[in-house]
Amino acid sequence: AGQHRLWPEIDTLVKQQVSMARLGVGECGAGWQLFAEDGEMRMYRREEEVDGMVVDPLKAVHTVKGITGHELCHYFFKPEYRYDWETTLENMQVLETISDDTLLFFQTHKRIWPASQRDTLFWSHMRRLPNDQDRDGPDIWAVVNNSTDLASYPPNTGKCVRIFLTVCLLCQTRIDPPKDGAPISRDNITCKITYCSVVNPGGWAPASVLRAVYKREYPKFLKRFTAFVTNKTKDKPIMF
Ligand SMILES: CCCCCc1ccc(-c2ccc(S(=O)(=O)CCO)cc2)cc1[C@H]1C[C@H]1c1ccccn1
Repeated sequence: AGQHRLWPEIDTLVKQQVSMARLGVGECGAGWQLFAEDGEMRMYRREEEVDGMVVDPLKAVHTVKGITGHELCHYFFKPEYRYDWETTLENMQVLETISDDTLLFFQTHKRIWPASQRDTLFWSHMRRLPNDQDRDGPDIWAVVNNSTDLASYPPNTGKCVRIFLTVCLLCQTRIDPPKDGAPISRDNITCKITYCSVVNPGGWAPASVLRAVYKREYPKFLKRFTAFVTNKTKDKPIMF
C-alpha cells in the first residue's frame, strides 16, 4: 500500500519523541521541577509560555509491577478502552484508521471552569522499538499522539477552543526470571514508564488556572490509567 500523507511526519516525530523520552530528567535540559510525587511516580514540569500562554512541558516517570510496556501501550492506544481511564474526556471519535498502528482521533474534553471547553484532533501511532542499548533486553514500546489539521474539522468553529498537543508514552519492560526456572509470571515483570506531554491550550486561559488544572489532572490521569491496565491484565496471559 502507498504511504499515507502523514507517514513522513509520523516517522520523524516518533523517532524524535522517543529519543527525548529516553533521556533522564537531568539530561534533557535544565529547569525541570518536581511537582508531584506518589510512590514510584515522579512528575516534572518546566514553566514555559508561548505568546503569554502556559505550555509547560511535562515529563512523568513511573514504575509499575506486573504489566508489560506492550500492554500499557495497547490500552493507551486502542480507542475502545479510552472512556474507562481518560478522566477529562467528553467525546471521542476515530476519524480515520490510517493503518493498524495509526489512528486519527477527534476528542472533546470536559469544560474546566472558568476556561472554555477544548477539543483536540491528533494522529496516534503505536510502535515497538528495538532496544538498541541492551541487546538482549526486552523491547521498548511507544505511543505518540500529535495534533494535526483536517480540512473537514477546522479549529475554533464551534463551541470548543482547539488545543494542540504532543504526547509520548514510552514503556520499557524488565523481566527478572524466577531462580528455579519456573515460567515467567506477572510477579517477575516490571514496566518503566515515561510520559511526556506538551499541551498548548489554544485560546487564552489564566496561567494560574492552567497550572492548577495540570497539577490536579496529570497525577490523577497516570495513576488511574496504570491502575486500569493492572486491573485489565491481572487475569490475562502476559502480552510481551
Ligand atoms: C483549561 C484546560 C485546557 C486543557 C484541557 C485539556 C485537554 C486535553 C488534554 C489531554 C488530551 C489528550 C491526552 S493523551 O495523553 O493524548 C490521551 C488521549 O486522551 C492527554 C491530555 C489535557 C487537558 C488538561 C486538562 C488537563 C489534563 C491533563 C491530563 C489528563 C487530562 N487532562
